Amino acid sequence: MSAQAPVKRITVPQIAARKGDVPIVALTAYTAPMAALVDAHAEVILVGDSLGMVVHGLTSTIGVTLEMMILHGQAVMRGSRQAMVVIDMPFGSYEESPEQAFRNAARVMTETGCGAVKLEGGARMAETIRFLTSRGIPVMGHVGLTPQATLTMGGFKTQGRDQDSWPAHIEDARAVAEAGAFSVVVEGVMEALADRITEAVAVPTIGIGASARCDGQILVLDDMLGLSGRVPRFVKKFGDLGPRADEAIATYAAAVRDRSFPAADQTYR
Ligand SMILES: Nc1nc(=O)c2c([nH]1)NC[C@@H]1CN(c3ccc(C(=O)N[C@@H](CCC(=O)O)C(=O)O)cc3)CN21
Ligand SMILES: CC(C)C(=O)C(=O)O
Ligand SMILES: [Mg+2]
Repeated sequence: MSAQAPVKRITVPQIAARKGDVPIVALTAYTAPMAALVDAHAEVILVGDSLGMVVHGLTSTIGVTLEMMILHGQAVMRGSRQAMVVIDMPFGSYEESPEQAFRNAARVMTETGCGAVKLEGGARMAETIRFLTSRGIPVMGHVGLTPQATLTMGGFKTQGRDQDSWPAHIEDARAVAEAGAFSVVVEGVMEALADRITEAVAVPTIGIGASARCDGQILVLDDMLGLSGRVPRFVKKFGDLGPRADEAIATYAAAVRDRSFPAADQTYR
């Protein structure tokens, strides 16, 4: 026996079984220390391709590479021990064919040891999701506002404002679930559409800008901590770390300039 008993991570069937149950708590993390903070409270940690915007300063998620996702995925795996780690497939790494998706998703799985991958798209991605899940790669779906389609959509636009679009959105979620996804992120949709989607699919829905009646919720960690600049309306700032960090950095700068830092405690004598 090891001194510390190994903690088993939350499994795909455990998440899938949470339909209509206690809501699934999910957050993003991109680094080991942030993953450790989230791991204490969440069932799912998503290494989102939002890291391109949040960490790397891109204006969309289009420029994110597989190498970036793997590097951050490895860090998040090292920093966590009980949560399921899900890694976003970046733009261009899975849309071409089921074979391309499998090859790249297998790299993500083998090089990080994560629990699942997530990819954007509804009915058009169903064949690929079936190809992956039937070959041992757990897939989380992502419908509604799909940020990798920002250029074709003309920006980050809330979906389902027009009720005529609802059947297509509901069909997208249903197709993803029926293709074998163990859960599906529902992003940036009208609340009533999110409720219809949650009722229509047999797997848990994880909402972001969706509805409190989804089977779980996710936010970008930096956003809810108050570390991001402008945030979408669906973000609630549960913390206000940005101003506190600014204050700490300003205090450090002043202490350097007036030579009060380093003091006796921080010098070797
Ligand atoms: N920091 C961060 N947080 C996120 O939630 C996030 C990212 N980055 N990057 C990837 C995508 C992009 N996302 C976004 C970005 C902007 C809006 C936004 O500005 N939405 C408008 C909606 C306008 C409308 O109603 O059509 C808003 O005002 O909230 C939404 C989602 C969500 N994801
Ligand atoms: C916002 C979540 C769902 C995401 O896909 C990301 O962080 O990239
Ligand atoms: Mg994403």
